[in-house]
Amino acid sequence: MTHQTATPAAPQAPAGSTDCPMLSVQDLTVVLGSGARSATILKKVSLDVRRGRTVGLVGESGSGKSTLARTLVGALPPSSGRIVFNGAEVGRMTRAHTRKLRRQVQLIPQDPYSSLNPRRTIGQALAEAIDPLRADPVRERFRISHWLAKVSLDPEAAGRYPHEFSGGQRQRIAIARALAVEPELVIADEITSALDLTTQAEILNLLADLRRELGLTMLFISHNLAVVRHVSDEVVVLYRGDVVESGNVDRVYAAPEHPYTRRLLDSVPGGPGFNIDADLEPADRAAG
Ligand SMILES: Nc1ncnc2c1ncn2[C@@H]1O[C@H](COP(=O)(O)OP(=O)(O)OP(=O)(O)O)[C@@H](O)[C@H]1O
Repeated sequence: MTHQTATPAAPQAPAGSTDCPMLSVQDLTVVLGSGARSATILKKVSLDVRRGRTVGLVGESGSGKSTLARTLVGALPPSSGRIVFNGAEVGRMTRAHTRKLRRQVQLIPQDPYSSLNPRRTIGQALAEAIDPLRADPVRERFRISHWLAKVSLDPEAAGRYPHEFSGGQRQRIAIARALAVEPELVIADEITSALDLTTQAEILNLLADLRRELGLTMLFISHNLAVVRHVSDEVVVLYRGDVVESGNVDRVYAAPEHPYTRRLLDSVPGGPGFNIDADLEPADRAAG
């Protein structure tokens, strides 16, 4: 008797999704400043982020990474081009749709300290992320504990204030706060660049675990190609506002096509072969 081998069913696409990317940036140009002092910061930038994937955006300081992040969350207006989220063009949505979008796309900033209100407890910050109207930490205590546990923080952290935490812990709180909104897309902007190497590796490993566990869709921004490689499926290389190379992260890392990408690789601390996780000494890890 022959047995038919069962083929695992393909994961169901969420309602409303098609093969189109969750985020599609098309020929996006951003000009900042006015008159003689205006400058074109992004020049016809195009990139796609598909559901469940992480795209790393890499480029040196001043290449326009934060400008792109700020434009994507609606903090800066595009000068031309389109930003399409789940098939709908940002800027052409109804007010209600735009409000919904503000929650669907969450930005984790480089410096969580500046974005956490020093007079609010972590529990209050998370309660506000979960339900901005009520912002009630008592009502939301189970969900607050849940998200703190997801980033390996004790539930009692909810009653404490931002200044009571280290830089790495604050970054964990910022990640928990972004995830507590249950966004569709997370934009992480240089979230490890202010941290020491050991703490960087811890945060990157945490993000890699959360990506797997929650199936996150993410735009991960960094000037460091080794860091980008650790958490990304694809990479987009930005040079002075231009996309000069993009593709599978391992391909770009192993065989960069553009001289600028090669230069970025050469500037990776520890050299082009450096792997932030594997190359950390066990003693360094224990120190964290
Ligand atoms: N409001 C503004 N008006 C004019 N130019 C600006 C403005 N904001 C940023 N810029 C310029 O835009 C360029 C890109 O800045 P952006 O912060 O996006 O780069 P970045 O790649 O994120 O670098 P970094 O990591 O240092 O922040 C820089 O040359 C910056 O001076």
